[in-house]
Amino acid sequence: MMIHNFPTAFTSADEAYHYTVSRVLNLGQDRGDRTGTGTRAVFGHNVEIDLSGGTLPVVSLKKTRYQDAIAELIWMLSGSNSLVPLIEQGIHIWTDWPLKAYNLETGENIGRDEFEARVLADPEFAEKWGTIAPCYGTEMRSFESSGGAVIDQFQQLVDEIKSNGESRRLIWSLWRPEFVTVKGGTGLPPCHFGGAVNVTNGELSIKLRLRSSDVGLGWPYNVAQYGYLLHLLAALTDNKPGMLVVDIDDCHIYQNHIDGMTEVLERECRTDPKFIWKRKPTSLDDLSLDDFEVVGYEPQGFIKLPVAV
Ligand SMILES: Nc1nc(=O)c2c([nH]1)NC[C@@H]1CN(c3ccc(C(=O)N[C@@H](CCC(=O)O)C(=O)O)cc3)CN21
Ligand SMILES: O=c1ccn([C@H]2C[C@H](O)[C@@H](COP(=O)(O)O)O2)c(=O)[nH]1
Repeated sequence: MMIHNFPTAFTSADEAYHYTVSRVLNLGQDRGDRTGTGTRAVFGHNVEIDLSGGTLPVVSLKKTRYQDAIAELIWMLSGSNSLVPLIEQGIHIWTDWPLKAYNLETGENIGRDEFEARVLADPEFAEKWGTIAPCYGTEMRSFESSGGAVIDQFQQLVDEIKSNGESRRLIWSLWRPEFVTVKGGTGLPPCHFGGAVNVTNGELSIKLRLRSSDVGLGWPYNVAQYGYLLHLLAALTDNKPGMLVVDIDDCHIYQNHIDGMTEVLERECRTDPKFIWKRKPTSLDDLSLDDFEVVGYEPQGFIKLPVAV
């Protein structure tokens, strides 16, 4: 694969992240947002990261728990919307939104630990409150179409890549027009809401669409997990990894992340670690963190950032 000389094509997640942070800090405009925190944002931001050398795009400029990010995507790809499998793995990144909805609707004011304990202890409680439905899981694996048919869009995507690799219709989409006004249980419609796959000369590339990207927290997770998806789709369809293209609408740094992001810019860009299958998955229903190794990740210091809920 030739790296064409566009300024937005990079060989590592760090270079793409450095460019993104620097562009938003320097060119962004300050504006308000749903959470009341305030952001500095650009509208329309693109990066391409080359994974053809067998790398996983993990930001080292701030230590990133890429295992959690990939576990989160595997959870979504399993078709689940339930917090239970995440909490059981010690991953707490989704709890705040169902908790907020619970406290708002019931008038209670319980904390995260108590909420998670109840979700784990009581299946009925978990089904009613411990869910991020209708987002991600069901839409990926059992999307109810307007005619009532239920479509497993990721299986369909894999089948279509195998049988019709030159297609220009290799699209997945989690978005529904009603999300503009009806926001579902957690009030958060999907941020990574779709994308496209392209296979050219045996190299598989993905273009990921993000309607909204929290550069401090969400961006490194989204890039690492869709880097994994690229390796996964390539493995399932007998192709080689190509480019991860990330196409963002509102790309923002929360005002209370600006110091942390300024520190990121002072650090050095490193090469991405290698992604190595220990056991190639044979189906979407057979995914695990134990299937692969990530070799050569050398993170720089962890930067603690508050999450805007
Ligand atoms: N404001 C906001 N930013 C997001 O990135 C985000 C949301 N909301 N809502 C839904 C999901 C949840 N995601 C999240 C939420 C929290 C972290 C986070 O706090 N990450 C810490 C580590 C926290 C931990 O390990 O428990 C980090 O420093 O990366 C990351 C992604 C991504 N999404
Ligand atoms: O995968 C994700 C999920 C969420 N985010 C961020 C982007 C925004 O900062 C918030 C969502 O708020 P909206 O008002 O719904 O845009 O979460 C992310 O970066 N990646």
